[in-house]
Amino acid sequence: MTTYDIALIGFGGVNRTLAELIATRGETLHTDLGFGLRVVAITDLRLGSLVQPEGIDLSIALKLDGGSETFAKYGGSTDTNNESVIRNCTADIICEATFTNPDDGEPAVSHVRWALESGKSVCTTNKGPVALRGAELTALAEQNGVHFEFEGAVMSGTPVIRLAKKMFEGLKLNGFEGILNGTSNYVLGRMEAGLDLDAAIGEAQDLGYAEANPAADIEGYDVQLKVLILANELLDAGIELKDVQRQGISAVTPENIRKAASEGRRWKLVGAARRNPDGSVTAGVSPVALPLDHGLAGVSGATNAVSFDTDLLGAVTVSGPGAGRVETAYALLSDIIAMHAAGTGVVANA
Ligand SMILES: NC(=O)C1=CN([C@@H]2O[C@H](COP(=O)(O)OP(=O)(O)OC[C@H]3O[C@@H](n4cnc5c(N)ncnc54)[C@H](O)[C@@H]3O)[C@@H](O)[C@H]2O)C=CC1
Ligand SMILES: N[C@@H](CC=O)C(=O)O
Repeated sequence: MTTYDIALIGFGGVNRTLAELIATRGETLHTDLGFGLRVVAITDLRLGSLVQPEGIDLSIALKLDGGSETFAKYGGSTDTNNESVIRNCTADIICEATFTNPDDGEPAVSHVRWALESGKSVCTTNKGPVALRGAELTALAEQNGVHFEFEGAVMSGTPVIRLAKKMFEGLKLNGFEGILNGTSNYVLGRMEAGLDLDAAIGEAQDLGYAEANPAADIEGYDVQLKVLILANELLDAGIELKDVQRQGISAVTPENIRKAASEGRRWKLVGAARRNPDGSVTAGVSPVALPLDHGLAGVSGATNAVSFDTDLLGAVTVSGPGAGRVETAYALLSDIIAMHAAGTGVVANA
């Protein structure tokens, strides 16, 4: 039986849910996918680190919820020891799901780099490393003969990046526009239903949609990173964060929302990029009061959608969950499935 040993860096909503999936569906995964998964290391700011090459008992790890107990009680450490754990543990694959840092991507960029340098494949849902250091880290993975996969960085588990790369071959992409943040879309919907901004954000936090600092969602930083990822990965734009104009939804008032509704419009936070006639790419994120018959106006809750403008097919739209613990844990699983299918670069235990 092929078993991939994995390390979970960050043990919050997403990686904890991946551990739950492994704990509850391990056998099915093996039957359905042809490989098993075994967690051999976990690190988290609140819990410290635990490394057990023979496999961690996930029922114990999942009981730790950030209270006073740490991994030290189970033979681990109160420190994360991230560099040492990532470089030296026996994992084949590092699942990076720590906080997204929209400024410089750290420390997640270093986590990914340490893993790739030490010959381990990486899957991540963290937007920082992908948006801000994507090209460099992809090259490092290639140099080391391992994988760097990041489907969950855009639209959580909904396939977008791999789907477009694999299925749009032969098409020319002129641009895209989409709703790329579950939290802000959920919040706008709840404000339309009469909630105030803070109460709506609180609900999005409880549902596991929001970033650790929800200002990243509300002020458009999260969509800025996602637009940058899609523009560089799919349009080959070669742009940087400063090239993506950013405006969030914090200035959209209940009065704006009521007025838009009375005019047959609905506020949405729209991220977009477009190729110009000279080949350059213009990209940005801003709130827009869309007419109700616009394709994105009916996208509600934490659902996201992105519409690609192609030369031969016209608009091709992908829609699905844009946030959520289970949905995003699935993204990591889909990355591991892609690595397994590609074959090279992940050396599993027999
Ligand atoms: N929750 C969602 O719907 C989605 C989340 N993401 C991204 O996935 C990542 C994880 O998201 P969640 O699990 O929801 O976040 P979370 O806030 O629930 O968990 C993050 C965990 O990482 C830990 N952590 C932070 N810095 C660390 C460090 N240096 N070393 C070790 N542990 C560290 C924290 O203690 C926390 O437990 C974030 O980057 C987020 O932007 C991406 C798509 C969707
Ligand atoms: N906070 C993000 C999570 C996914 O990237 C969102 O709400 O979309």
